[in-house]
Amino acid sequence: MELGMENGASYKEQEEEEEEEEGLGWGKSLPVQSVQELVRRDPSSVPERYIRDHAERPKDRGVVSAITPDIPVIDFSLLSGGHEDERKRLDLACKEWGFFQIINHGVEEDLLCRIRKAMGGFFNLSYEEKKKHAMAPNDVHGYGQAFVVSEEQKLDWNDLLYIIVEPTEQRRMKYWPIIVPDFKDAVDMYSTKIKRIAEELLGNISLLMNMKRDELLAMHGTWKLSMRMNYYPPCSRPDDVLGVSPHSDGSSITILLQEDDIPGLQIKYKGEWIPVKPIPNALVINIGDSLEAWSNGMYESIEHRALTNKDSARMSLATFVNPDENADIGPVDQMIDEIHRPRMYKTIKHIDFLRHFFSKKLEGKTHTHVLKLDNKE
Ligand SMILES: O=C(O)CCC(=O)C(=O)O
Ligand SMILES: [Fe+2]
Repeated sequence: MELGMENGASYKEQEEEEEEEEGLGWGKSLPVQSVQELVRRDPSSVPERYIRDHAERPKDRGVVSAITPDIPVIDFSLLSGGHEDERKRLDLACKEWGFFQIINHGVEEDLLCRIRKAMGGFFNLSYEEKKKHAMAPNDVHGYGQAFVVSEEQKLDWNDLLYIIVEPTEQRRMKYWPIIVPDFKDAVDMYSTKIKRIAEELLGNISLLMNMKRDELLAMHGTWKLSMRMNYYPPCSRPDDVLGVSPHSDGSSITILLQEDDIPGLQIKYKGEWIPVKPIPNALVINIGDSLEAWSNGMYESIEHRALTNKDSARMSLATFVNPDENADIGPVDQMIDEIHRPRMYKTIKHIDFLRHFFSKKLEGKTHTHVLKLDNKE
């Protein structure tokens, strides 16, 4: 009998089983070194694996920003006050842009400061301490990098912490750096506010999709709020690397908090990369792939990427509103019109989409092909 065998299973197998249970079941990412550590050891080093092929390198640096159009700004207090004009502006923002900023959203400046401080507190911990929250080999939860699926692919100039925040019973506290003062309270308070914002936005979008206010939210089932905390160290060759590869989000909507004074986020607009210029204390909202499928392509998820810079680290916090794993993702009847807007997407379980999403490197919108009807995948 094999040493360590108990009830027919070796310790190793038992361990793997436990890990299996612990994982989200969405996929996994190959472990790669921390970029923050790399820069700490040698600020001038940029290994070959981070240097992008020419076509992918950030161009257009130094473009006179005044000539690039700004993404729309929605006044959240008007929207939640039921102003019809603001809802129409939301419709346009979702249709034409897929990205917009919201102001007067009710998340106090003090709370934004606290959540930023909590994130900074985590990334400023020693590497040893951060590694206590490292992603398990079978998971995309935790501290590390996501979407690394081969030894050959180019890597993002980014370290991240990915946690599930809601429903609370699905939290895996081993990934939460409770040692950071205020981390848990700040995340709890911030996510409570974000939930309210998400409900209001989805309520309005539901009306715009000719459904009842609460229908779109109900289609999510038990939604999962997850947070991706991004840390982009300064880079000595910012023109040759990417902080995050071009991608669209798998969520229904994403609520992003970026830095007030360090730009980095860009979206693809009419074939060009344009910057999302930070508005102090505003939140950036973008449409994700699930809403694109539900709306039968009326509201498209938009490709975006993040750049780095020479002088300062940048952080961002993306909160993803995810449908339940068992939710059906596919066009609602109200968005199908056999003449003007025939059905363009299949209906698939969200978990099947998620597993597909996490099995590939981030590469624009290629992962969304699996949602499309005319695709053979
Ligand atoms: O850092 C940013 O501005 C973008 C991050 C992002 O797109 C993501 O985490 O999905
Ligand atoms: Fe994103």
